[in-house]
Amino acid sequence: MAAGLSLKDVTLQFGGVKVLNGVSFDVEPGVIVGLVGPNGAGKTSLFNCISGHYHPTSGSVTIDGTEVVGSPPSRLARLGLSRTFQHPALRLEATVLDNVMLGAHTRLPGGPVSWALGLPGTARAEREARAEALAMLEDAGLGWAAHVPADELSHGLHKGIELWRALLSRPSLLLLDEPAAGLSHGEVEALITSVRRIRDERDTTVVIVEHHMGLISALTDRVVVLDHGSKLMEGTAAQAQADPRVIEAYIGKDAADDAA
Ligand SMILES: Nc1ncnc2c1ncn2[C@@H]1O[C@H](COP(=O)(O)OP(=O)(O)OP(=O)(O)O)[C@@H](O)[C@H]1O
Repeated sequence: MAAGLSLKDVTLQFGGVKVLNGVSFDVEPGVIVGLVGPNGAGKTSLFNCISGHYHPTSGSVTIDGTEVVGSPPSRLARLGLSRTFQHPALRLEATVLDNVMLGAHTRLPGGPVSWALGLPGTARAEREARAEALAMLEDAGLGWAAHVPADELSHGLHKGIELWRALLSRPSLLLLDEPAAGLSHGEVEALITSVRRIRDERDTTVVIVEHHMGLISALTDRVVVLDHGSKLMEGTAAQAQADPRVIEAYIGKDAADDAA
């Protein structure tokens, strides 16, 4: 079931530098929310605070009402959170299928070593997860790539592997960090279709960090705009694109005044 996410006054400081400054917003179950803002605004840092990779200096992050600040990523995975990274972290020498299978370890008994050894209690679960991963690849028209080493495939497929891997953990809350970066126009269109299906057919809440405004406009119910670590505004993608504060954050005050 799709999960709800709530952030209250999330602040993150490294030494004397405030990277996030009292960020609050809610994401209702089953919606797609975009997290946008200029380079260095704090989007990935905020994702890291939600996914347990960073520990906020203060503030609260709850998933379905459970406080998760201070929880390691492994506990968050068990609560239904899954994420992708800006730069796909793949085992390039391993096959596409084996890379996708790494997403199963949070929900299966054992892990890659016990699966490989066929230890009791793990072999059947591993076989079922492998069949599910293969079905996902076939559904995407990529059954042919399942047994190909990842390093023989394109950047677009590497981004796809990350997404399927995240899905194999059957998340109720999915964080996507710049999933469209470096994709062709056709690949972005396919990604938009995939994310809609993830929300609708897998009952998953989705939060997306993305600079590709076409994708953000096509996919999101709402966007949250960050600038210099603070929330600038929240609204639809169209409202954000028309908001003078957002235009100024992206192109600078002088240029915004000239454009007005
Ligand atoms: N571990 C860290 N130590 C120190 N500073 C950090 C750390 N992580 C992030 N920052 C700083 O936090 C600020 C926000 O970075 P972040 O990557 O979150 O921005 P972003 O909005 O995701 O940017 P982009 O769109 O370019 O990916 C930057 O100034 C960055 O240098």
